[in-house]
Amino acid sequence: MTAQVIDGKAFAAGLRTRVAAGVARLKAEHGITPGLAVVLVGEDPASQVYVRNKGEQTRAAGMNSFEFKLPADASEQELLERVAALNADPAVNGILVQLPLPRHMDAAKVIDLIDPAKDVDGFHVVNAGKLAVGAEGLVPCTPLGCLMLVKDRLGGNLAGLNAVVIGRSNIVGKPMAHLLLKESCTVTIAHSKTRDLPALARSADILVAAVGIPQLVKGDWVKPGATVIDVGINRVPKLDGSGTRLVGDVDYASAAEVAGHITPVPGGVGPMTIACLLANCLTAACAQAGLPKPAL
Ligand SMILES: NC(=O)C1=CN([C@@H]2O[C@H](COP(=O)(O)OP(=O)(O)OC[C@H]3O[C@@H](n4cnc5c(N)ncnc54)[C@H](OP(=O)(O)O)[C@@H]3O)[C@@H](O)[C@H]2O)C=CC1
Ligand SMILES: Nc1nc(=O)c2c([nH]1)NC[C@@H]1CN(c3ccc(C(=O)N[C@@H](CCC(=O)O)C(=O)O)cc3)C=[N+]21
Ligand SMILES: [Mg+2]
Repeated sequence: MTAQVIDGKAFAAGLRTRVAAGVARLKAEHGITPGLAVVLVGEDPASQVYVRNKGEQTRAAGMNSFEFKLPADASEQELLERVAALNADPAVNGILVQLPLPRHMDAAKVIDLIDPAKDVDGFHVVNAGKLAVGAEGLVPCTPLGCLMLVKDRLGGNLAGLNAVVIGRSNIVGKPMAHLLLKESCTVTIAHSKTRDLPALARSADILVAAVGIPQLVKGDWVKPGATVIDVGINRVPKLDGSGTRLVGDVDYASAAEVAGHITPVPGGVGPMTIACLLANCLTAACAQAGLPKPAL
């Protein structure tokens, strides 16, 4: 068996088109242009690429993009003041503080200060809590994008399927598990202390890998026909020693021989994260204006 590839890049392009149409309607009918502010602390080159891609795609969707760069040695207080200013700015509907932050800053403290209504990453405890109790809130972009891909592929109804999420971070694993639980999957969350992870993974109809270990998940961890979602973004040296390439947390070649559907890296979950960020920014702008949630 050879898995069908889930083309996240194409799905994301479609989603961005729908977001752009929603933005155009919000402008025409209410005179509102959504604004997304991205704050980057330090000079991490990979982060700079994300910030540039986000800025370009934000403008392409018809939204305003505001970028703020603070030096790596900026004080936590400077960052908190920047966030407070963005909270107070009515032209800013969404705020993203790029993670990870330098070690001398407390990410939880910074996220806690972001107005939950502008928290387009969905990382604030208010939004995490809303997701946990099933209330409407802003949902973290990466898991939201993963769920869209799975539902598109499996026809919408996931009830009763076994889902295994490898990774329990607050930004991917935990919210992913909550979203799958809301779809009535039987959800298991695995992590570094999980015993016999290959056997557990083999029980999954939906297997989500969000670990940060290159090619951890092998083909013989995959149930035949399963849907495999690879969240991992790992930069590894090329085999011939010339530069680096991106690989996921799944060993794509062996997993694709067993899975029914699989996301590639790059071109899978990553582009969906940015498209969902834009969707969340439109959703946030509508909510802040007292308008209903846009259908996307
Ligand atoms: N495509 C995208 O848009 C995004 C991609 N990513 C990528 O996704 C991956 C995960 O990111 P993130 O959630 O932030 O990572 P974290 O490092 O925060 O979490 C990793 C999780 O994996 C678990 N883990 C570590 N080693 C093992 C192991 N050997 N077996 C099972 N579980 C293990 C950890 O367990 P424990 O809790 O016990 O330590 C932890 O829960 C990374 O590759 C990251 O780059 C992240 C965000 C967005
Ligand atoms: N506050 C915050 N929110 C985030 O959402 C956040 C963050 N911090 N810190 C870093 C991680 C990582 N992340 C990615 C987003 C898009 C791609 C992406 O577009 N990847 C493409 C191309 C990658 C490439 O070629 O470089 C792909 O996988 O096809 C990857 C990774 C968001 N993150
Ligand atoms: Mg990584």
